[in-house]
Amino acid sequence: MSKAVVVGDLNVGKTCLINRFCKDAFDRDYKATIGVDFEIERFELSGLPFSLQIWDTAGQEKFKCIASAYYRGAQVIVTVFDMTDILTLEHTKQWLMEALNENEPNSCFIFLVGTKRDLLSPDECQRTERDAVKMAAEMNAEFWSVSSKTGRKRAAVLLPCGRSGFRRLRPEGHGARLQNGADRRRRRSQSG
Ligand SMILES: Nc1nc2c(ncn2[C@@H]2O[C@H](COP(=O)(O)OP(=O)(O)OP(=O)(O)O)[C@@H](O)[C@H]2O)c(=O)[nH]1
Repeated sequence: MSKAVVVGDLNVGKTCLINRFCKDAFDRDYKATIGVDFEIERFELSGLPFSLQIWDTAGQEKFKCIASAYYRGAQVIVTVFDMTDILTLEHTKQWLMEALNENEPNSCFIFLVGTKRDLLSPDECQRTERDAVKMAAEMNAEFWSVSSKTGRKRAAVLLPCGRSGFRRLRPEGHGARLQNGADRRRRRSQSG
């Protein structure tokens, strides 16, 4: 079983992202995550069963010390920002640093995910993606822009947890590992 932790400011759409991926569902109403929550998603990689434990952490400052206790042992760190709020992009570096502090150097595959793409005009989307690509380069992360509202489970939204990222995790044995090394990161955006 591999572990992914999803971090980022409050209200950026972490829970919705996970729900789209795991349940193919979207909830318009905001319910703050209290501390942490997790889902287990099972799928096949190269014909072999694969399980991913996805930890949804609270963005609220007051829950930070609870949530950060769950960062350890992550193979994947998903840093999330809201594409309609550029400040949340700036904060992703801090979130990443805190998650990396709890893990071995170079042991994690990193994603930067911009959510709420559906709320932006094409021009705004392009501008935000440009900023995000720069940030992803600094973070050594793979970038995706998505909408949990309009995106579809496998086709659009999921993204890190779906194709390119977790294909690099080996389904074999106990505890999958990064297959291609954490240095081969690509930056992408995907319409969702
Ligand atoms: N239009 C649109 N709204 C979204 C999208 N993703 C999330 N939202 C909305 O944004 C709000 C916050 O979403 P959550 O997923 O609960 O945010 P969170 O990051 O888990 O928040 P915390 O638990 O406080 O850390 C909710 O009202 C969602 O419906 C999206 O892709 N598009």
